[in-house]
Amino acid sequence: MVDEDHSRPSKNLAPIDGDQAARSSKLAVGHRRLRPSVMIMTKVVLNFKTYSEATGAEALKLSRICEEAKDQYDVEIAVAVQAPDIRLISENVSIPVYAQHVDGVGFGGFTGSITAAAVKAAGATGTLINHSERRLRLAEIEASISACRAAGISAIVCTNNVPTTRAAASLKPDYVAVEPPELIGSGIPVSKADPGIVTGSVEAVKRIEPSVGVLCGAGISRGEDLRAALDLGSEGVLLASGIVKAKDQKAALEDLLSGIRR
Ligand SMILES: O=C(CO)COP(=O)(O)O
Repeated sequence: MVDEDHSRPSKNLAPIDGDQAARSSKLAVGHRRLRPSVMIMTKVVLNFKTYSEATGAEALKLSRICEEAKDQYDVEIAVAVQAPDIRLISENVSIPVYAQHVDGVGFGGFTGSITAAAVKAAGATGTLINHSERRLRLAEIEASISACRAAGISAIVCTNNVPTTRAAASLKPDYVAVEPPELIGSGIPVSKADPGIVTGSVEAVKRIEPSVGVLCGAGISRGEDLRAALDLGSEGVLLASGIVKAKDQKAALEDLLSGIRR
């Protein structure tokens, strides 16, 4: 949860991974981020949470489905998996593997913590931070982002409304992902039920820190939900149950990806 701590992000720590390279090329075209003036590859981040259908061997199976599906579309699909599954998945698929959380601590006496360095060593190229199901205070978010920069992995900071998006953007993560908590797991897509939170977040980020990408999520599952999210100015979506818990995960993913402009 964002509190009133106005901590500043650390400077001079540059993330250097595939995501960052893609983002640099966006910057090279003059910080113009609005579709369709700039071709930005759609980003789909599938959060495996702790669903049984996406844990251990099942997580690998679903990651392989994502890997196969992405080749047919102009899309980057990343999977955000439980920390103990990062190595298994990153060693067996070529798509980006993200952690679901990292703590803003380094090496030392921090028993039970998840460090950016450790998830990177296990093969992760990025992480979610401050998911609604794993909220942090502002100072903790800043520390986590700094740890990601130091380790060279991407940071997607989740937010729950426009003011929180604004606060998160000022910390300059790679992305913010706005997700109204009441729509998470509801099957009611944010892009249709609450379009204002998406456009408001895009506007806020553009004004504060245009280099930060904007994703949205909650209730997204169909191609039309993804298309609506892109039409609202989002660069992609963060989603979970619509794919993870689908009877046929491959068919559900193909339906989702059908929303991408070709
Ligand atoms: O929390 C989410 C992704 O991080 C959204 O979850 P659902 O896609 O299940 O609504």
